Amino acid sequence: MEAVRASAAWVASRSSHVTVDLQEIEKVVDKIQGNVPKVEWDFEGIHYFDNGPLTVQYLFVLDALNFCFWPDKDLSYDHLASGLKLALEKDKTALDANRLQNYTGPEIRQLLNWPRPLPIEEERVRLLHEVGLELERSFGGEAANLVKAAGNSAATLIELITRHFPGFRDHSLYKGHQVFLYKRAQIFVADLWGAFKGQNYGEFHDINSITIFADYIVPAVLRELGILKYGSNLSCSIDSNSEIVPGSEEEVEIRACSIYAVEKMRDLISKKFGKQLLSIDIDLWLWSCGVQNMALSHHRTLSIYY
Ligand SMILES: Nc1nc2c(c(CN[C@H]3C=C[C@H](O)[C@@H]3O)cn2[C@@H]2O[C@H](COP(=O)(O)O)[C@@H](O)[C@H]2O)c(=O)[nH]1
Repeated sequence: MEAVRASAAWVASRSSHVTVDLQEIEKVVDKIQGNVPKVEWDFEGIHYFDNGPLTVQYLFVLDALNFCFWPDKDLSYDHLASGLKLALEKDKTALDANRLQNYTGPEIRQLLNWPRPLPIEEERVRLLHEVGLELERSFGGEAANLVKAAGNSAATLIELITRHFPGFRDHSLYKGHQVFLYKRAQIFVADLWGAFKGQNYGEFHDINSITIFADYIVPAVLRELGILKYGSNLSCSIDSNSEIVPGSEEEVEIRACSIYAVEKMRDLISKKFGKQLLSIDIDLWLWSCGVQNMALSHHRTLSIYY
C-alpha cells in the first residue's frame, strides 16, 4: 500500500484547505501514552460469521456496498451489516455469484429489509452485478478463492481486487497527480483480519502495510481532536452540511490528510513508545469514537467509494 501512503503524503505536503497539526498529534499520543484503546472487531455484534468461505463472501459483498449512508438520516452501516447477515441466515444462497448478478434495486432493499430506496441505489445494483459477474468469471463464484489467490498478502489482495473489480478503484486526481485511497478494498482486508482473528482467510504477513480507511467518520474525529484543521470556507461548508464535490481539492485533501495524519501518529508512537501499531487498530478506535458521537459534523460527498 505504498501507493496510498506516498500519494497521501504528496497531497498533505501541498494541501491548502486542510492542514495536519503535528503538535496536536503529539498531544494526543502523549495523552494516551501510546496506548490506543483496543476495540474489538464486530464490537457492535452485527456481522455474519461462520468461520468459513461464506463469511468471506459476506464480507466482500458487504464492502462492495459499504459507502454513502448519510443521505438517509436513518440509515447507517449497521443496517447494511446486519441486513446482509439476516438475509444470509434465512437463505445461504442469497449472496451466490449468480444471484448477485441479478438483483434489482427493490430486491436489494428487500434483502436489507429497508423500506425505501437506498442512497445512490442504481450504483449499488451495478456494483453487485459487477461483483457477481467477475467472481463467477475469474474466481469460481467465490470470494474465498479471490482471497486464496493473494497468498496471504494484503498488498496482493488489494492489487487483485482493484485489477478485477473496477468499482473498488478508489483513485482521484489532485493537482495533476493520481492519488490512491482504496478505502473499500483495504477495509475488506481489515474485515477478514478482524473476523478471522489473523488466521485462515484472515492471515496476512504484511497487514502492517494497510493504512486507515478514508471515509467520512474518521476525518471528522481527527478534526474534533484538533489534528486536522480546515480553512474557513471548508469549515463553513461542512458545518452547514453543504455537499463537497467528489474529486474536488477539498475532498481529496480531507481524505489524504486523514491517512497521512494517522501514519504520522503511528510513526510517533513507534519513536516515543517503541510500539509498532497497525493503522487498522487506530482506525477502529477512531471510527468507533466517531459513530458514538452523534453531534459530529462530517463532510458530505456523494461517492461510491466510502
Ligand atoms: N474508517 C472506517 N470507516 C468505516 C468502518 C466501518 C465499519 N467497519 C466494521 C469493521 C469492524 C467494526 O466492528 C465495524 O463494524 C464503516 N465505515 C464507514 O463509516 C461510514 C458509515 O458511517 P455511518 O453513516 O455513521 O454508519 C461509511 O463511510 C462507512 O463506509 C471502519 O471500520 N473504519
